[in-house]
Amino acid sequence: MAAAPQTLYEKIFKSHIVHDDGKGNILLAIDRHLVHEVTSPQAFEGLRKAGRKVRRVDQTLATVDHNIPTISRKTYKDTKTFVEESNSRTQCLTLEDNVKEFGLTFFGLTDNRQGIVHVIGPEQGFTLPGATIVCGDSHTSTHGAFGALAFGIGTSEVEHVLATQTLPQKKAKNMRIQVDGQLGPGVTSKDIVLHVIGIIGTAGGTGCVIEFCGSAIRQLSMEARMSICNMSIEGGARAGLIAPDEITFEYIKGRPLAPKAGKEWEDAVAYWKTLPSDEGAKYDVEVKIAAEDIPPTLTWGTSPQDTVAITGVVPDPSDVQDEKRAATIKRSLEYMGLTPGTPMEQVKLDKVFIGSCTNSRIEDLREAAKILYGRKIASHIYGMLVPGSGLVKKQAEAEGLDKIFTAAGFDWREAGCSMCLGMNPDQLAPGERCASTSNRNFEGRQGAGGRTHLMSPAMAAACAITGYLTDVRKFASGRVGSEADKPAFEVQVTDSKAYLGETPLHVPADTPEGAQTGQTDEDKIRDVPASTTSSAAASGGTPSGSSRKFTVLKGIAAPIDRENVDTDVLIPARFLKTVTRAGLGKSLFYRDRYDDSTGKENPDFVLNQDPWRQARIIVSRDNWGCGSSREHAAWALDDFGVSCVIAKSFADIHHNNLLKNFLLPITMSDAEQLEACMDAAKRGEEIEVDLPKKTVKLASGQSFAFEMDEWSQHCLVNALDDIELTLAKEEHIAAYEEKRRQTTPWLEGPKARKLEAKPVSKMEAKAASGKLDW
Ligand SMILES: CC(C)[C@H](C(=O)O)[C@@H](O)C(=O)O
Ligand code: SF4
Repeated sequence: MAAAPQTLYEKIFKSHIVHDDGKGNILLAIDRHLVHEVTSPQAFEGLRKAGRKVRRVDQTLATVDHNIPTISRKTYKDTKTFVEESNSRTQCLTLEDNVKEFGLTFFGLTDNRQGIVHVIGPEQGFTLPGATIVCGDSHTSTHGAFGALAFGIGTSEVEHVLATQTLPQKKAKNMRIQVDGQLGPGVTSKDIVLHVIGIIGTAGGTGCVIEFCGSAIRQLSMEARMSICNMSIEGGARAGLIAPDEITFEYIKGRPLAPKAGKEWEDAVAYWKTLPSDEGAKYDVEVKIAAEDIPPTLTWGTSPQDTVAITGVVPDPSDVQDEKRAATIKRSLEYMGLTPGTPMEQVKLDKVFIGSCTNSRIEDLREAAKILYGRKIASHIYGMLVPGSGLVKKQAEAEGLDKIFTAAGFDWREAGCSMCLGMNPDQLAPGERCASTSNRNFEGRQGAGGRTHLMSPAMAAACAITGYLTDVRKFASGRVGSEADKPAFEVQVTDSKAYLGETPLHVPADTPEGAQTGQTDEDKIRDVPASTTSSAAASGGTPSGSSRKFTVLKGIAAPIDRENVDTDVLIPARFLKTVTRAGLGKSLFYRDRYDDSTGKENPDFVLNQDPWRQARIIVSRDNWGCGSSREHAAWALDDFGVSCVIAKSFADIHHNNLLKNFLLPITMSDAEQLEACMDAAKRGEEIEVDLPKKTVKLASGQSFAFEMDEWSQHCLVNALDDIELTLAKEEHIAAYEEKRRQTTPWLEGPKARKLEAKPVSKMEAKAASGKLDW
């Protein structure tokens, strides 16, 4: 019998199964792990405490991106003096120490290859089709543009991958979004993805991996495809995927970590060509969109699904039937300082930010440069242009783009996450309004009280010129008002590979013994502790052990009567600058609980009122915990005293993070039951949750059954440490690794493949010679 047709996702998933217990609990092999300073300190600390090593140093790549200032590095001496803010500095220094201790490849601040994790992976050829790629970062979905299964994880999972190079997973559903036809003028891949999220909503992809296909997608460059997959997380999906094709292969060829020219390359391409979904493969959800229907699109509100055509107006909540939705719109408009009915093009801006892992690659910069060429930005606008990596910067400068930006009045910065999230010095002031090429417009995302409109780089450039939200089509032809005679600008396009240096990644000289690749010899395999018993110490700081056993919980439930409570709201980015898990309870719902300028409590917020100050349970609505992968949100709930969240639905990564911390997420999809819980919470009553019986009991005597898979229930009830459980499967992991060495050898890291290492920049040469402190 012929094998059933498979989707691209199914093929990658299946080929990475290390162990399957037959009940849907899969141990999945991870080929690539990207690490950054914010979500890794606690993971390394866990390894250290448990005396564990990084299993596959060669498949791990670290950099600093979120916390670092993007000012000139000309005077950089060391991280200690360069990063002024003390908590950010500690995180950056902690990563520098950790990469040294564990022997990881690291692109630090003196390295041209440093940049946003999701820019540098593809740039180096670290990201490859058919691979599984993870990072403690929700936008890992970006790498799906290569036909890789790439998804964000929390810090506990980062620790798990570092220790085992695997992750326990359940299979996701298949969703297909097909975009056919020709894009109109001024419409880019960013407009496609904003339009898609506007249609499916931020919970539309929950539980799914989205495959983007159709003629409009096939025509896109790799950069454009990355912008789409990047934002699939904003559509709630676990990952986004685009089938690899000639455009993909051409992009990868010759990059430092790409398969070597010759047989390895040919074998890899032959394998990659088997990956696209088979004819007749089944999808659980399908969406079809005509490219012609996509206008230049931007957001008006505080959720990425709040999209509107640039020719549209600010929506009016009174036009909306659904009361809850109307209330959400009203709240967003208040936050955004917008009046219903106002034409979008009449909204005045203060700042323009072009950058972030969505749109900071060379093509994005070229698109912005085409609009900005020979023009000046409005006098009231501050414009910030932040390349995604040192190599993107170098290429942009070689192409003369930096001159166009600075002549127009933009600030040309160094690589980093910058104003995408309020974590480093680049932030909006309260009330400031920004046209931004980033991916999240949550409340306070770019700085407390800041207002964000998401859009494409070309539209952001047009906005900078007029100082208002602006239809890019007015500029796309190079003609606008009295500027009709402006010469059109032709970018002198260069090949990005010319900037990579001739050599592959350097690997640290003194890799700790035994932490390196190729653990084929039996002694090493036996060295790994294979006990299945759980102990708090063994988890190295992961909150496990008998004290965390979750059985019956009775306590006050607090109503958070909103949908889409994102993790930026649960804990703003500035509180993520910590290297421990402790003490985050005071930052939970910070902006709701306190007046940011005075630090005074807001008496109107439910968690500041009695009896809800003592809440042990939270009741909320759809899509709880969407957005960022920050496990800090789970730690903050835990530290505040909340052990259970009852919601209509959960975002995938946060759901996992709750479980890893022995907090119970209860999905209550039945509208009446959820309403009864919400009402009980509003009355300040206690709710009883019985996990072994899987029931929720209200003071009224009503009792509801909830669903939870057996394995998660078992782990919570017994407070199991899953790293230890996985290490017990060492034989399976080793066998998988051996198979991979035979079948897809290009997935081994540079050292294992004996790729030689040389520095690519002067600064790096200095670093390699030991003159810098890393
Ligand atoms: C810091 C990190 C956990 C976070 C994420 O997961 O996305 C960040 O990159 C963000 O964009 O909010
Ligand atoms: S979304 Fe922003 S903060 Fe998160 S990785 Fe991308 S650039 Fe960095």
